[in-house]
Amino acid sequence: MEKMIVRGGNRLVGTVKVDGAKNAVLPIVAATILASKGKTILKNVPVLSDVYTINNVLRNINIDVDFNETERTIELDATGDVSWEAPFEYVSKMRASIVVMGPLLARLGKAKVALPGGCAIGTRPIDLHLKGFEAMGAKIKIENGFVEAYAEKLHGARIYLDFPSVGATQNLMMGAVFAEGTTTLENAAREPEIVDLANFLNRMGARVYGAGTETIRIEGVKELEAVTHSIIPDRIEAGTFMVAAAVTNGDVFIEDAIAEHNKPLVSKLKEMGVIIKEKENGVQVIGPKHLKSTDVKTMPHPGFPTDMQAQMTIAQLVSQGTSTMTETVFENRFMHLEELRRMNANFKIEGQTVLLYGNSEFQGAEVAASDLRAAAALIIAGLVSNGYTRVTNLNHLDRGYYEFDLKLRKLGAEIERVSEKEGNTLSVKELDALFLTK
Ligand SMILES: CC(=O)N[C@H]1[C@@H](OP(=O)(O)OP(=O)(O)OC[C@H]2O[C@@H](n3ccc(=O)[nH]c3=O)[C@H](O)[C@@H]2O)O[C@H](CO)[C@@H](O)[C@@H]1O
Ligand SMILES: C=C(OP(=O)(O)O)C(=O)O
Repeated sequence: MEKMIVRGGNRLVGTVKVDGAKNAVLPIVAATILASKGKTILKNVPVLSDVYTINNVLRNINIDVDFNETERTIELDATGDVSWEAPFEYVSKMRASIVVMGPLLARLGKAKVALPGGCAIGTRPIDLHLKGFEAMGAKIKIENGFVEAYAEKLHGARIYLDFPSVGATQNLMMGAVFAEGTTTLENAAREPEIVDLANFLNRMGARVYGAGTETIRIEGVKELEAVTHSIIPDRIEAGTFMVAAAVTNGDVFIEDAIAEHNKPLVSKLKEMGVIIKEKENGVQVIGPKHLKSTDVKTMPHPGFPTDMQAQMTIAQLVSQGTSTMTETVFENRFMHLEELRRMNANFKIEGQTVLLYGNSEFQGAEVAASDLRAAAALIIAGLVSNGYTRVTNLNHLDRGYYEFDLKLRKLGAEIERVSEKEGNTLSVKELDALFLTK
């Protein structure tokens, strides 16, 4: 089994470059379904397992996809006969596959997509996506684990989202591009990835107005053409390195990080005593000797992102004093904390809120990641632990972080990705020798 083994204690110092945003590239790849003319070229694409998954979803519906990992580009050709079905095999691997529904329905007048189901962080229903399609005139059928949507021609509608769901906003925005008339999405999600998708669609010839605000208006057009587009930097990867620098008393320049996209995190880290300098091409983060405690609540953008919650709890646990973390976006996103108990973390979960008793002195242990941010958080905990921490279930990490170990190692962390056979784990002596030779 592959494990990330971390020997804690080192300060992180140097420069790290963030990749393109996972949560931007996935809906943008799905949006290329809408281009019935020309070849799309996407640049600054991160090399992540989720990107391979969405590429396979598109290949499966007869779109040519050429991912050049060295160049970080994807070339997509959707000019052929696109088919209407996204199978369970892919959707079960990655819930974001549901965003092919809007573009398929818009282009073909029908779509059949496997229902995603829940995952380790929550139940993740898609009722808001479906209610929106219905408001635009689609007939929805749920059968044998699939959702089917039919509409000869979608029409514009005024849609109020009960919650500013990222996926529903993206799906409905794409669904509305060819609709008759104007669609208005109220209480829409405002994440930077929504803006990137809207910019991409507009470059293709769509008329999407107001992305980044809570009201998005989409005027239907007849046709969209393939274009070239560069994906925005990953604010969650950037944020993860910000926390890693903060907890290790580090001094790290995070190249390509956009401070504007990470405002709530930057503000909280400053409150904890971290020095953050916004530069033209990135953000410098200098961690103090001792972090101060702080209270955090996750919210839809521009609130504190749930995708930074797990990492932030590590900073709170090592800070001086008691902090709270309240998770309001997903109902079950504290799984990493139970693993952290094995590393000597001291906390108490009370419903949606966890009390994090600071001054934790983490001890290295073997811990399992339950989702991709939990994986990153456990590795960050390893950076400030005594002894060796082994993090397993790295398939989660690979969904959202490319070469995380190499990037951390370049900053001075002692971290190795190794394959340990069941019942044959490396002894401390063997680990000492392994880390010594690096
Ligand atoms: C690929 C991608 O971009 N993933 C992000 C996206 O996920 P995703 O798009 O799945 O997240 P949503 O914003 O849709 O979900 C937020 C909340 O709304 C609920 N909900 C959502 C849709 C719906 O129809 N009904 C409903 O009740 C969900 O169960 C959840 O509790 O936004 C999340 C919230 O910022 C992030 O954590 C994910 O990293
Ligand atoms: C929850 C996440 O992603 P997804 O919605 O793809 O599961 C995430 O990126 O932290």
